[in-house]
Amino acid sequence: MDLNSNIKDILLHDETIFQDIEVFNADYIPENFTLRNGQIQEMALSIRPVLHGGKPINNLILGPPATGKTTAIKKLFEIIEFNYSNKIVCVHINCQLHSTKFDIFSQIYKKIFNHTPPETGIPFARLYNSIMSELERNDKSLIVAVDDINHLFSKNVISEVFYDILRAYESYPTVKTGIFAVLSDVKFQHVLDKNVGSIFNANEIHFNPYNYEEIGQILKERIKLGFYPTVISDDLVDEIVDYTYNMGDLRLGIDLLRMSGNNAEIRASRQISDEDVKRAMKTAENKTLDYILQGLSDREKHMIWFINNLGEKNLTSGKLYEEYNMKYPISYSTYNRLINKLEFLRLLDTTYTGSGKKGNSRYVTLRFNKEQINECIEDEITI
Ligand SMILES: Nc1ncnc2c1ncn2[C@@H]1O[C@H](COP(=O)(O)OP(=O)(O)OP(=O)(O)O)[C@@H](O)[C@H]1O
Repeated sequence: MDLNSNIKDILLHDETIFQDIEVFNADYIPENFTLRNGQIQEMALSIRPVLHGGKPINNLILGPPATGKTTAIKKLFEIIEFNYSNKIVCVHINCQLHSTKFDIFSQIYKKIFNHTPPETGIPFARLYNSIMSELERNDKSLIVAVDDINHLFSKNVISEVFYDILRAYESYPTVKTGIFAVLSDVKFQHVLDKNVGSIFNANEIHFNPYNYEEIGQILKERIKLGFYPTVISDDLVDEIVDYTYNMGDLRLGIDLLRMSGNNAEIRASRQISDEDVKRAMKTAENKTLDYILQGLSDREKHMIWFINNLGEKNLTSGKLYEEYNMKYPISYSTYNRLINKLEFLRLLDTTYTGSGKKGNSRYVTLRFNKEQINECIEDEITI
């Protein structure tokens, strides 16, 4: 077959194993979200006072990545906007995308006026006044979900943003405002307290990690909606559920399903094979590793690089410290914090050896293999 007809064949091929490929997209909002009904109800309770002339209660929403925090907020906001758009304006801000004060208030402006503010020259005070005066004129309250607030910690953007939202009533007495702050890394909670302290009195809502059964339930629901029946065997589903649970990341499991399906389609097969899943896992692992490494400091990356190149079996934490400290001096407490963080990020595991002082000696093992790490950290990092 010549290339021309081969390409036409590929483009026109309409056989697919996906019944609805969109259910595997990052922005898909699942219909069935009962596992988080409790948290959604708790959030709704904090908005209730607004409907009775009171002030909303602020929330601090805590939970590891991919535990449904963003989806829960979007679902609640959808319901509120459908029923009470004459009383409440809800805005969801993704701080990874919008991390300056002007940008965040531009998003609020856009939600209220249905268009972005003029890009150039408009001073912040004017933008702010337009927003608050409009809310005042229409007797509406404002709820802002500030998602992934850790992106606002540098340069202390967060305290200015929180202050401007929560103290609006000082200049616009009838305007009631509330914040839902979302944080996926609890160890940053003290940074939040330090920066916004007394301005932000919040009720905490926790999104605990899903257990094995819950991960299975969610992934099976996606499979039912996303693939045609019999596309994937029960054994492979179990394998994906195990993997997702062990990696502790539901988003990864959903990605795996989509990538395995794509791999099967590339082979023009109507069924996903073991090999399709294995390949998807390898791609996903590299993507995950790359993503986690990008967020690390040079010292943290350096430690991963060092352990990888040490290549020692049965490496104990004490021996690692000795070797590292000899070449790159570091205090023991800094070293310990470093190892704990890398373990928290699931880059390495530590297991007790049963020996050492008080039986506290630990083995340190990387969770990714040597080649994967070498692919992501090609050169030695200078610290
Ligand atoms: N209970 C659930 N039922 C169905 N799908 C879920 C559930 N919880 C999470 N998901 C899915 O997992 C993915 C991640 O969810 P979401 O973005 O809401 O998590 P998050 O806690 O906000 O994550 P992050 O902290 O990384 O921003 C989405 O695809 C979402 O549809």
